[in-house]
Amino acid sequence: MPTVAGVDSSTQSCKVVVCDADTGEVLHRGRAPHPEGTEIAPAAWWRALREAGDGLLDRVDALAVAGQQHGLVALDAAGRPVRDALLWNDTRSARAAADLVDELGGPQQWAEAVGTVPVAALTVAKLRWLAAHEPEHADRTARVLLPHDWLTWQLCGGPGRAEPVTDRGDASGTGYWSPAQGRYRHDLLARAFGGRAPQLPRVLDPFEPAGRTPHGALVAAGTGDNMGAALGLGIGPGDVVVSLGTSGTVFARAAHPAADPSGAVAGFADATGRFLPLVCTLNAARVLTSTARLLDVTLDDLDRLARTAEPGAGGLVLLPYLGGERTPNLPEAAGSLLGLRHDTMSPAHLARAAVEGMLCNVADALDRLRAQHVEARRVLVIGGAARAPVVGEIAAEVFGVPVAVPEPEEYVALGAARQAA
Ligand SMILES: Nc1ncnc2c1ncn2[C@@H]1O[C@H](COP(=O)(O)OP(=O)(O)O)[C@@H](O)[C@H]1O
Ligand SMILES: O=C(CO)[C@@H](O)[C@H](O)COP(=O)(O)O
Repeated sequence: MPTVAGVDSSTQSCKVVVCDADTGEVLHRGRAPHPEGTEIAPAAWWRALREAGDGLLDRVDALAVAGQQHGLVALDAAGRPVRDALLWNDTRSARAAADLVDELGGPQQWAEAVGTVPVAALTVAKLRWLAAHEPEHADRTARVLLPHDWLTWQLCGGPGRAEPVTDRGDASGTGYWSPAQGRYRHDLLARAFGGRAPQLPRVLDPFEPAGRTPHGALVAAGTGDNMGAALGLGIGPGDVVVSLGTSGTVFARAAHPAADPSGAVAGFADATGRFLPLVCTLNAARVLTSTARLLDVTLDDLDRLARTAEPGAGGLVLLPYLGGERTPNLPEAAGSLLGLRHDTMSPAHLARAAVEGMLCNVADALDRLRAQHVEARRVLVIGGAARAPVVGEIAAEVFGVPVAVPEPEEYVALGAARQAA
């Protein structure tokens, strides 16, 4: 029986599924945590991948990695990280992003050039930050990869054994690869990085393999985690996905590249040769975990509490910008709790306000996607926070379109496994 593995190396953890390649049946699931924080040594992702793989990755016939998007993995000439990777949710590059937008003549220019207006999350902004704040690290940077590119390279044997590659889905989140033209914009990279010209991974065609592991397993191109989820769910026209992990993302499949000068919609490519317009917020599942921590309850208790308060939480509103925010672009923002009264100052009202706040933020993102002519006939809610039943219930109230919560599953990892198959 041929077997394939799919890896989701996302912000908080690494998840692995091993499947029967013919039937899709899941034969093994593994998970290992990533360290906390917004800068991480890439070696920690590798350790988590091996742990989650539980020795099985050497025995499958093929595998692929879908990873958190945008993270900057800057490598020296020998292929070693010059510093810890800066993750998508690290907002120190906010000023750098704003400067890049101004320097090119405004958001419209970026939307036309690469489909996405830089914000702190984008790799191009992180490169600018590195050049400005750690020039010695920038000078040593000979190669730039994304998290999934780096893991794919390690699987193929790493420096000296394999050529680093990426795919169009993840490349489209860098800010220096154009989904519309299917090519790198080396000029934008050099502009951001003080004239430096690090090597970039070759962008594979959809379904073009990256190489083989030292054990002989075929390694597929892999992709970004949101592109992986789209593959895993097998979405079609009219489907919009809301993924509630560390990020809250709202995306759909599209035949044409998006170019939103408002900056809300990122005009990404997908892993199949099409496109994946996407809106990303910085505050999703962790709004619930932080609220549960404040209330000193479990996530199951939080779910129960939220159900006992009335819709609207009696006027209690949690504006959930707990990690700053990406959409709207308010990297320095903090959260606010509004509308406290004697009767709403209760654990149940706060629990409900947290779920509603998280979902209303995502509902705004859905509106931004629709404003770019994306049709939403139904919304599929996935990701860690979708495991809370109350989330699906309230989502149906706030999104204003039919909502489906698919069976809780690691759809990103399944998408990677499907690509490998
Ligand atoms: N039953 C649940 N209710 C609410 N949140 C949950 C539940 N189960 C998991 N989560 C949260 O989901 C998050 C992990 O989701 P995941 O999609 O794996 O995130 P990421 O892709 O960013 O690593 C964690 O913050 C976790 O606490
Ligand atoms: O930055 C983005 C999308 O543009 C995020 O969606 C990351 O790709 C991380 O995803 P999660 O780990 O939160 O699922």
